[in-house]
This record gives sequence, structure tokens and C-alpha cells, in this order.
Amino acid sequence: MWIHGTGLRVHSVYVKICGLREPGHVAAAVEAGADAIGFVLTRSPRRITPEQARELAAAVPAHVLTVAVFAGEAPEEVRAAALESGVRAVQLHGAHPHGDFTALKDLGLTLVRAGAAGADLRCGAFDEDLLIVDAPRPGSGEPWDWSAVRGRPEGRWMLAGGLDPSNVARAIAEARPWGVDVSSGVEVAPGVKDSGLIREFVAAARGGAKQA
Ligand SMILES: O=C(O)c1ccccc1N[C@@H]1O[C@H](COP(=O)(O)O)[C@@H](O)[C@H]1O
Repeated sequence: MWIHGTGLRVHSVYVKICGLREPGHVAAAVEAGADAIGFVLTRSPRRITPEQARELAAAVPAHVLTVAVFAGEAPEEVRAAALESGVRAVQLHGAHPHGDFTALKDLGLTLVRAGAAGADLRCGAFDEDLLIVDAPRPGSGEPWDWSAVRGRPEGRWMLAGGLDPSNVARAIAEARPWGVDVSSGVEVAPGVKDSGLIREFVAAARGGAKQA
């Protein structure tokens, strides 16, 4: 099912695989049924250049949302890198004024706002299309008390932070999110994805959603 005007497609639970750097892992995520794929264009062991993101994104079918991830970069830098990479969505971590989101949306990009559990958890508070509720240190792989967000916020929000194939079903049952987002939990070393773990994660998330 597609959500009109947002570029978002949903199964029982929306699944985003983040921090992809290799064509084989992009293909594995697509074949496994991921709804969105993230390319990290900020400081991280998973960082790639906008040019690399463009090459990877070119192989992604239209039904899968491509997302460029930023954390604290200036709006002009986000704008330039997002356009250069050719992604369809931008994910912003950290504090950004409302105007930054509006300007990116005006470019036709789907907007993803990411914040830690203590931040403003109202979906759409910054006119974003999708909210991520994350651990205090994004991309760290550190689990946190997912049950603390159960029942809030309402709407299209994704749970992130320390998820992996072994715990994602429990996390969905505890927090009841609209979707889940993973980076470290489908890796064998920081920045090194594993196709088998990607497949396991997507299957576990969808199985977990059925039981939740
Ligand atoms: O994945 C990263 O390296 C990253 C770096 C900077 C900001 C966000 C990043 N990814 C996002 O972090 C969480 C996943 O964290 P985890 O590694 O699974 O615990 C998710 O929102 C990613 O999109």
C-alpha cells in the first residue's frame, strides 16, 4: 500500500535498512522486501560520498525509498548533497529549525526527522513525513528501553537504536511502532553489512509485526 503524496509504501511494518555501502547489500535489502534504504552522508563508519550514494541509488527500484542521512550539517550542505546523490528522501538527526525542513520539502524530498526518545515526539511537528525515535547516539547499535515510547507518538514513526534480527520482534511488541530502522544490527563489523543478517532482520520484523 502506498501513502498518497509521501513516497512511503507500507507492509505490516515499514522496514528501513540504513548505512548501505555495497551494491550487493543494496540488492539483498531490496530482495528481502525493505521499504527504504539509507545512505549515510555524515560522520560515521558508514559514511559514503554523494557520488557513491547516487550510484547505489540508481540500482534501487522505484518502490523502495532511498534516503540520505545527515546529522547537524548546514542546510546548504544537506541540500547540495541530497540533490547530488539523487535520493528521494532526507533524514535529519539533531536540532534543525522548522525552516530547514520546509526548504527541503519544497525540493520535493520526503522528509524524515530523527530524534532521541526525550525530544519532541509529535509526528509531523516539523512537517516531516516520517519520524524516527532513536537512541541517544544514532548509529551506535546501543539498545534502549523501547517500551518507554509505547503508545506514543501517534502516526508514522519508526523505532531505531540497537535493533537486530534477534530483538526486533520483541521491540515491535514493546513499542508498537509503525516501522523499524536498523544499521549496526545487520553488520558483522562497524560499517560492514551482512546480506544474511539483512534478510533475517526483514523477516523477523514482519513476523514480529504479525504477533504484536
Ligand atoms: O547509521 C549511522 O552510522 C548513522 C550515523 C549518524 C546518524 C544516523 C545514523 N543512522 C541511523 O541511526 C539509527 C540506527 O542505529 P543502530 O546502529 O541500528 O543502533 C537509525 O535511525 C539509522 O538511520
